[in-house]
Amino acid sequence: MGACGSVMQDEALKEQARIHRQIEKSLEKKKSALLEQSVLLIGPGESGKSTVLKQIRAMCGGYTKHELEEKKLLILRNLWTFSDMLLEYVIKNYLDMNEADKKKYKVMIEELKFCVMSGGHMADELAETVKVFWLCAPIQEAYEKRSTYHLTDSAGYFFENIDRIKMPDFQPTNQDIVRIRVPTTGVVTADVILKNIKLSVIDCGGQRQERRKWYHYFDDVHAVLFVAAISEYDQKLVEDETVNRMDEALNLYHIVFNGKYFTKAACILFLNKIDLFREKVKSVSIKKFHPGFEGTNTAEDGAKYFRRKFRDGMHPDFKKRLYCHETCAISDQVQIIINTVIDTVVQENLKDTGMI
Ligand SMILES: Nc1nc2c(ncn2[C@@H]2O[C@H](COP(=O)(O)OP(=O)(O)OP(=O)(O)O)[C@@H](O)[C@H]2O)c(=O)[nH]1
Ligand SMILES: [Mg+2]
Repeated sequence: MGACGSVMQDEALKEQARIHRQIEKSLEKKKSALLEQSVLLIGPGESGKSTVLKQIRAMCGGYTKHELEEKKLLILRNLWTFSDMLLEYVIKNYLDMNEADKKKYKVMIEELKFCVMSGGHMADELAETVKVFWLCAPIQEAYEKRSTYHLTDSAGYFFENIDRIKMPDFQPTNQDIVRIRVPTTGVVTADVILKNIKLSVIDCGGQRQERRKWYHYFDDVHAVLFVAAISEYDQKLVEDETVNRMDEALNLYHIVFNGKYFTKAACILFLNKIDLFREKVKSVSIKKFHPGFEGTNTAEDGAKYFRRKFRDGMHPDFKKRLYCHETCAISDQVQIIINTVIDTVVQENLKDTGMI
């Protein structure tokens, strides 16, 4: 081959290398674009959506000092509102509490409110009164009945941790934070980096009046995580005392997933509060609230039944695409499941783009 031929070959090789570099570059670009993933959290009120988001935050390094101060105040606020609800139940239902105690505890509730309003901490004396209040028989009886007036299950946790919470240098742990109950109004978006992925988590309020806002996010999310509380099979909705919470979760789920939405997004179902479910089946009949249930009243049979209820009537293609997990969102163990879910979401979306 002459000099001219070899120059041409050099040129061709250079051109080939240039094209290769360009392809590599565009693939890199595509990959990094794919690593931006959005996850929509939906489901009925109080099912545990914000708790899942808190666990994702914990996996990404936790909270700033300022945020921790806010959490401290929310814990005090929870103690104030839970005390108020408990005492109100005692009074309304004529449980056995003498007038002097009622008066004393009303003052205690005012003092808790003042603590919240002034951003302060609980004095020792106040903390002692709260402890006595919590342990007295009528309050314990009211706590037993908590699901009838929508007192959250986490209430007991904060009363039991008063000695720690009252300390001036109290720093909320992740376990404290996941127990806080604040109903979400509107939509809260958190942008985090997890497993090298830019994750945008969209946490929606779950009560009926909040759901109108969900639809704005239906078109362009990579994944949708539906959270249903499996333990609430015997409870009524806060917003409609005639509707069973599990029936509401099932209806909502079928409406959301059997329609025209989420044809491409990864779909995940969390049957959450499995810890409370395991406890509840020991004393509360599933059949009484869900007459179609024919198994034995165990967590195993119950979970199998509700899993099937979520799948029944769904399109076969959807059933194949659905990932279902039984979860306890207040346990750090759920972080392992969240990791798996994120891997699934990324894989599903890479599949869709033909990259794997
Ligand atoms: N025991 C137990 N409690 C849980 C679990 N998941 C959430 N909780 C508690 O349930 C309460 C409600 O949880 P949230 O995460 O606020 O519920 P949500 O779905 O965001 O509710 P909305 O914002 O009203 O739609 C909180 O007090 C949590 O601590 C769980 O798996 N087990
Ligand atoms: Mg919420």
